Amino acid sequence: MNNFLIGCVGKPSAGKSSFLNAATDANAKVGNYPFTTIDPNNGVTFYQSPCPCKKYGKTDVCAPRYGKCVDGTRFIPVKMLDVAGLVPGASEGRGLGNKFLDDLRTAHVLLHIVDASGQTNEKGEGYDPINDIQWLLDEIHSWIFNNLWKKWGSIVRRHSALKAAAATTLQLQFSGYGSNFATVQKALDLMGIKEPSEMEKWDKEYVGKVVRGFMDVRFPTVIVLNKIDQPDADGNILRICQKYDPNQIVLTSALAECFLRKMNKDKYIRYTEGSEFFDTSEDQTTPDPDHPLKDCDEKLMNRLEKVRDLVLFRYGSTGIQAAIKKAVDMKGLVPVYPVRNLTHFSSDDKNRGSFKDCLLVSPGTTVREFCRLLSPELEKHFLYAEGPSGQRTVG
Ligand SMILES: Nc1nc2c(ncn2[C@@H]2O[C@H](COP(=O)(O)OP(=O)(O)OP(=O)(O)O)[C@@H](O)[C@H]2O)c(=O)[nH]1
Repeated sequence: MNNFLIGCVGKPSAGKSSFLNAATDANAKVGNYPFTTIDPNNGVTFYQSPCPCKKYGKTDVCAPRYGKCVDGTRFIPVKMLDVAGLVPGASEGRGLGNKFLDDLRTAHVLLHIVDASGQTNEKGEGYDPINDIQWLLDEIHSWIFNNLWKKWGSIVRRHSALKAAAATTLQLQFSGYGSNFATVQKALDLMGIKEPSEMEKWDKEYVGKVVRGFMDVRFPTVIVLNKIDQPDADGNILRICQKYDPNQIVLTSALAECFLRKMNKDKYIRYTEGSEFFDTSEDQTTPDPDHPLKDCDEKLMNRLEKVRDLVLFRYGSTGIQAAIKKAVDMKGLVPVYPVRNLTHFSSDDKNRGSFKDCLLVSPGTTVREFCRLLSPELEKHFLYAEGPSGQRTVG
């Protein structure tokens, strides 16, 4: 799923720009991505997954064409979109209204950045962040529902005349939101709506519920509770976790991640994105010749200690990588590594480097479909695929 896109939304000042800075690798080499075009409001982030090079003893010769492999952890490039303009009334065209909604429909999964500290709202006052989550849902719901309800009479007349299935009728209406027939069918199945659906009898409230069911499937959302380093965040996090599914929630400090990345780049620390630890020159028993560290002065050391105590020690990481991981996992995408042979695990005929390519694919993709994705020619030659626990599938 090379066009997989994570959309990042959030109220002004929630920390969306900081999150995007923390998640996207502005320093990566140009051309280090499989994507031909990157729009100005797109960035590239990396989904971390265990690389098979470790299992097959090929860590030394692992040579990703895109992204990187660090000690057997693969960093797989994924596109991220800044969905700007979330303000109250976006669904009625306020703020960047239409632009916001247009961008939204291209995303496959959303990261909703919430200021968990509740420090400031758009008027610069403290506020309760628990309301933000419902508010985003309401904005998206109003947009879809209002468009649907104003045409409901004619939609139902046509539906009855054609004796169509509910999924067919609704897909015609929902295709503009980037959905396909399978998405609509899945939403109806989850709601227990069977054929004949008796759409003629659906009232306004029920149509609203169907829209909500559709949203759950079409716009899976990770709730990113940001600013966890702030003392006011704790109580809000607890209440939000009690109200919403904790599996949907990730705790982050975008500021801490930006800081650690900068310190790593400036060679004051050794830090790998997503890690629970970093090393200063004092922590290193044997200096790393590839990443020689400068000494930190007292002020810098204090700032680093604060991040260690308030974020890494308490929460296990800054949470940025965990948020990306949850977004990819929510869609059930699986990394697949195509190779030409099982001795070198290379993907060119000269056996240069192992595990060069990696693609994230949708669940249910067959071996044959995957080969077709790579090249129509390959479809004739493939032998089998091996799953994460070693099970083999003959295509
Ligand atoms: N303490 C703390 N502050 C943060 C964090 N993330 C962002 N901030 C601060 O929150 C403020 C707003 O952050 P931005 O990243 O500009 O927020 P935004 O959502 O992009 O805001 P707009 O540009 O107005 O849309 C800035 O002062 C950031 O430094 C965090 O994790 N912890």
